[in-house]
Amino acid sequence: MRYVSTRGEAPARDFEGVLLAGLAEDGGLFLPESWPLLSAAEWRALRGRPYPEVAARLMAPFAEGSLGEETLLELAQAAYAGFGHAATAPLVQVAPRLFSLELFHGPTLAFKDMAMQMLGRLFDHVLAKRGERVTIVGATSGDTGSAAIEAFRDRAAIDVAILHPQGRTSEVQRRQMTTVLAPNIRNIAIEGSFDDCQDLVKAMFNDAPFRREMRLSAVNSINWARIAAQVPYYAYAALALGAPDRPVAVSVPTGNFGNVLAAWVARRMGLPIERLIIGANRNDILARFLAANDMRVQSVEPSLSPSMDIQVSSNFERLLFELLGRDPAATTEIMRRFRAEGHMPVPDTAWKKATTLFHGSTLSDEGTLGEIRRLWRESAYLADPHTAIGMAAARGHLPEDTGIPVIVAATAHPAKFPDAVERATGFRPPLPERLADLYSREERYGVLPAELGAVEDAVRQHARRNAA
Ligand SMILES: Cc1ncc(COP(=O)(O)O)c(C=O)c1O
Ligand SMILES: N[C@@H](CCOP(=O)(O)O)C(=O)O
Repeated sequence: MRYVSTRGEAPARDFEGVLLAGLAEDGGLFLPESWPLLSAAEWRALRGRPYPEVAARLMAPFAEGSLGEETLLELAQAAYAGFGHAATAPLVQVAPRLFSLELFHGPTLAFKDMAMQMLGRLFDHVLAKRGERVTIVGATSGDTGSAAIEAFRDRAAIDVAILHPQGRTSEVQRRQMTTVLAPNIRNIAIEGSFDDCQDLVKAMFNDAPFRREMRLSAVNSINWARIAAQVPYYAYAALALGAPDRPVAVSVPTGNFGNVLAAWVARRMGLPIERLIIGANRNDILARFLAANDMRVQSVEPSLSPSMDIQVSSNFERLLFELLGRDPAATTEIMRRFRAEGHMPVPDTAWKKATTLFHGSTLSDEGTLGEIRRLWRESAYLADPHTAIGMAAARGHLPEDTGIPVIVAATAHPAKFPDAVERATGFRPPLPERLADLYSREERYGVLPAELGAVEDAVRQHARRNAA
């Protein structure tokens, strides 16, 4: 399988190359040259199989030419062995036709572990084979960072620098990152928003000499391997509900657009997902786009669902490229104008195409607390604020009279956001035993302004100290 950039100016690469490169050299995002398609019989054969098998089977076409299905299976078995649930990603019914796909049973209690545990193994495998070392730079609104730190801590050939927006994550999220004192991990709190952190990461990649010097790699969802490792759980859930012989809908609380894009990819591979529902908090650029083709960036506002406090959703560029019929010149021009003018001029034909499949809605903080309360009272289901937004969006867009079930991506454990959950239910969810002393562990992180030079210096220092 070869990969092309959405901007059309970077050399095509194989899976291994895409894994290590992260962002394409022309600033675009990698996508497979063509979409693999599974027949109904091939989907049925996966029904009831253990999660690692489903993961290996569905990632294999994307890794073709780099890694075989057997190797992927070994890596997946190791990646998911430590999850806290025998089903890896269990499906729980919360109401008629409404199902919670619990993606938070990994080590850091958020859906990021589903892909990141796999990525850790993929990087180890590929770097050992090549005898290379890399520096991973990542931006986080709270969950990607902790998942990456957990997956890559204490690796000899990998340095990790994670940027988070100072004071804008939950305390549990921050402590999960900053209490890991492994020598290869560096946490940097940026005086700014998640969008500033993500801009800095992209700017480091676009600084070609720095990128070469540091051998930069990415673990945000700009890295195609992240998306590829998020596709299998949608299939796993849909198959459990009767796919490919019964269509399903999917509802995803959305920020950087990676998770819902993975569901879209599963659909491109032949899984009958009839509708893709996007839930947003007050940072609702994607919901505004779907409602009125209004893709105007506003300032990032803090909310009770901090992981979704994002305005510039990286992965939208991948969908845009597809909506434009894979036209790299048109994609580049629209992205250039988006950056320059803060408004994405999506042609009406492309917008209409998007609205035939995607549906979006926005939920306020009050609405989020109300949804957590309602799930708790009516279904005895404890949801975190992000999951609650996905649940409310699903209720708002439940396909009528068709019997189609909706799978809601439950993206975080409620104990990651105890303050919001307590406000809604009067009940403070405890952290699992292994994290019980999180509040008394030593924290270590630096604080920097959102300035490229300062951040590059800190990353360089960190990498040099470890290489020495
Ligand atoms: C708990 C949680 N829910 C939802 C999201 C949004 O997911 P995505 O950025 O893939 O749209 C995130 C962050 O990515 C998250 O951490
Ligand atoms: N919500 C994310 C933001 C980064 O998203 P990613 O999927 O691109 O890594 C977070 O928790 O950090």
